[in-house]
This record gives sequence, structure tokens and C-alpha cells, in this order.
Amino acid sequence: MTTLSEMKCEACQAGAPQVSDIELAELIGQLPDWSTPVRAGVMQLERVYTFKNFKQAWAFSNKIAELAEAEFHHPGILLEWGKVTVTWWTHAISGLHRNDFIMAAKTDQLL
Ligand SMILES: C[C@H](O)[C@H](O)[C@H]1CNC2=NC(N)=NC(=O)C2=N1
Repeated sequence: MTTLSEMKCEACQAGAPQVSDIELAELIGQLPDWSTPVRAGVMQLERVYTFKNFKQAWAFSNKIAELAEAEFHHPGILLEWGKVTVTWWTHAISGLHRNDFIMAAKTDQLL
């Protein structure tokens, strides 16, 4: 079985379906360290990573940015001293697409 981190994002346009409740339950089950906050009506996928200092957090943020550009699917990244908060959602559909779960799994692989 292909794991999420081995999958590739698919091109996602406006009108693409958000994950269903059943898909959401199945996918979030593969990402135990991630939460699904809803902000301004938009469900997102979020994880906080902690580090020993700003420099390590900064380096991790750069890796995420490179991954996002390679997959052309981009997160929110909050860089703080010793912390990186990564938030994935699909702007085009104002919600969660399978791509967001793939990218969250790939983000975990960067550690
Ligand atoms: C023009 C539009 O921003 C692009 O097609 C891509 C870029 N990266 C993206 N990233 C995310 N998270 N959602 C998008 O809808 C998205 N669209």
C-alpha cells in the first residue's frame, strides 16, 4: 500500500471536491500529530514542530518552502524561536483536499 508521503499532489482547481467526512477520518488517522482547526469557515491541517533554537527552526522552514515549490502546493509557515507552525489547506477550494494530507505526510518526512 502506498503511504501518503509517497504520493504526488494532483493538480487541484476550483470546484475540486473537499475531502468527505469519511476520507477525513481515514486520512487524519495516518497523521496523529496533526490537528484540523477551522478558521473563518476553512478547515486546515496544522502541526507545531519544536526545535532547540531559531536557526534549526529556520532551516526546517526553508526545507518546507522548497518542498512546497517542488509540489506547487503551498502552506502557511509561522517561524518563531524554537518553533515552526505549518498549516496546509487548499486555497482554490477553501478547505482540505487529499493534497493537503499528502503534503503534511511529506512535511513529517523532512524532520
Ligand atoms: C494560482 C494558485 O495559487 C496556484 O495554482 C496554486 C499555488 N499553490 C497552492 N497552494 C495551496 N495550498 N492551495 C492552492 O489552491 C494553491 N494553488
